Amino acid sequence: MAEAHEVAGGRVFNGETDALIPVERAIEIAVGMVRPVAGVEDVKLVGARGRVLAADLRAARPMPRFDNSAMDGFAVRLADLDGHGPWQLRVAGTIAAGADPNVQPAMAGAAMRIFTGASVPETYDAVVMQEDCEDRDTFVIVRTRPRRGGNIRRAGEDAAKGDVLVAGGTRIEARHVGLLAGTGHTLLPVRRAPRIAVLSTGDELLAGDRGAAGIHDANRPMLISLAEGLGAEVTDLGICADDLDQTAALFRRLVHRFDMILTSGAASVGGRDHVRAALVAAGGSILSCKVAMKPGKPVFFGRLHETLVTGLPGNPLSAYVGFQLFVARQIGALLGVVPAGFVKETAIAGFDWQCKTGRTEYVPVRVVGTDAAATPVVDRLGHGSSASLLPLAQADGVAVLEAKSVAGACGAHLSWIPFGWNDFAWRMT
Ligand SMILES: Nc1nc2c(c(=O)[nH]1)N[C@H]1C(S)=C(S)[C@@H](COP(=O)(O)OP(=O)(O)OC[C@H]3O[C@@H](n4cnc5c(N)ncnc54)[C@H](O)[C@@H]3O)O[C@H]1N2
Ligand code: MOO
Repeated sequence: MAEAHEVAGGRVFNGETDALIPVERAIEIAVGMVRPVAGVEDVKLVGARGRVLAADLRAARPMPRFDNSAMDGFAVRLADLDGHGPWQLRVAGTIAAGADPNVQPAMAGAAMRIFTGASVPETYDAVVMQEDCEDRDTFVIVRTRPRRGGNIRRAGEDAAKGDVLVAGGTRIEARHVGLLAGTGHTLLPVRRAPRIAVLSTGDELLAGDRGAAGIHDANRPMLISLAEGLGAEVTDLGICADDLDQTAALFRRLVHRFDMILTSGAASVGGRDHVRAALVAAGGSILSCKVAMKPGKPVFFGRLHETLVTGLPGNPLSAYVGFQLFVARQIGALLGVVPAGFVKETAIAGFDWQCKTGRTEYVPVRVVGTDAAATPVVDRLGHGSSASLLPLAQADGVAVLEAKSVAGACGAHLSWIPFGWNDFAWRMT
């Protein structure tokens, strides 16, 4: 039932190891466990943002459909522009956007007033933008000879009929919605949303703000928000007491119901940290635990039959970082999207640091200025506690202090992951 994997060194029991494994290796393990969800469903285009396309979507027609004008101006025939200009041409009529491309006249010696997007009859060779003409109402003076095809958007120049417009596996964004709406798609085949259950553990959370030692549950709403932001269908499992039997019984009830169970808390070594033992007691297994990172060291990756079980540490900053590094990728892999890595950028440290721990450190930072080359200068926030989300909430991003870097001084270059307009998933390539 339990599965082991090849981690060098460390005590291996029931598939677990006491060795700290590097972040990159932990990502490989976490993502390597995932089988993409099989189901496909059709969803309306409006509302499809965030879903992952299950098949290539192709152009049903050439794009654009017909030759059309890129400018407001006059459609002309080069044969009418002999010798040296300027040329005076009669204006025979107007072609507006929406006019039937098949019935537009072409008259020798005459131009047509034309508007942007209107079809260009094939006997016209170019459109001259109106700023380059003198518009005299019934006739027009064209000052310079246009090149053949000038200001004409040709049928099929963007895509031929049958070309792939958006490839299967693409996460749909507003820009895809616009393209697909403009090409007549109304329903999209998308992968079924992964079903993810989110559970908090801890007697102190059950107490809420009642009693002197109770605390509010910060992780569950945060993890639900993160998972929903990545397109998961989330079930809120509430809070489980720090009790091995109760936790194991809960796991047994969850068998075969979800693609992933995401827990936070009770992942470490304390006398009440029962989640791993409860998972094994319920028939699950642990593939890996303990990653060389700070915060987030006690994160574990397991399975309950076909369901992934990822256990994040209870400290809220640890849970957040663990989600971004591992769970976001696992959800991506459930959806058939495997990101290669985070887009790290370079910043100048506004602080000294030491990495004595041998762990890669993730530090909330704020931009405090830029250097002469416009590289951001970042300062660390907070005092290094993984129990507080306040620095993260006030941060512009997270600095990554590599385990091997040992120490760094104010003014040194470092890597950081800037937040975008939301932090649902750190930008990944
Ligand atoms: N002797 C050791 N102690 C600890 C170690 C260790 O290696 N040896 N690791 C430390 C690290 S690192 C972390 S991270 C924490 C992780 O502990 P657990 O995952 O077992 O989490 P808990 O003990 O249940 O809780 C830790 C902390 O977080 C608070 N918490 C838990 N859940 C929530 C929640 N949903 N919302 C808000 N706050 C939560 C909890 O009250 C504790 O304060 O272990 C260290 N200890
Ligand atoms: O590694 Mo723990 O996640 O620092 O607090």
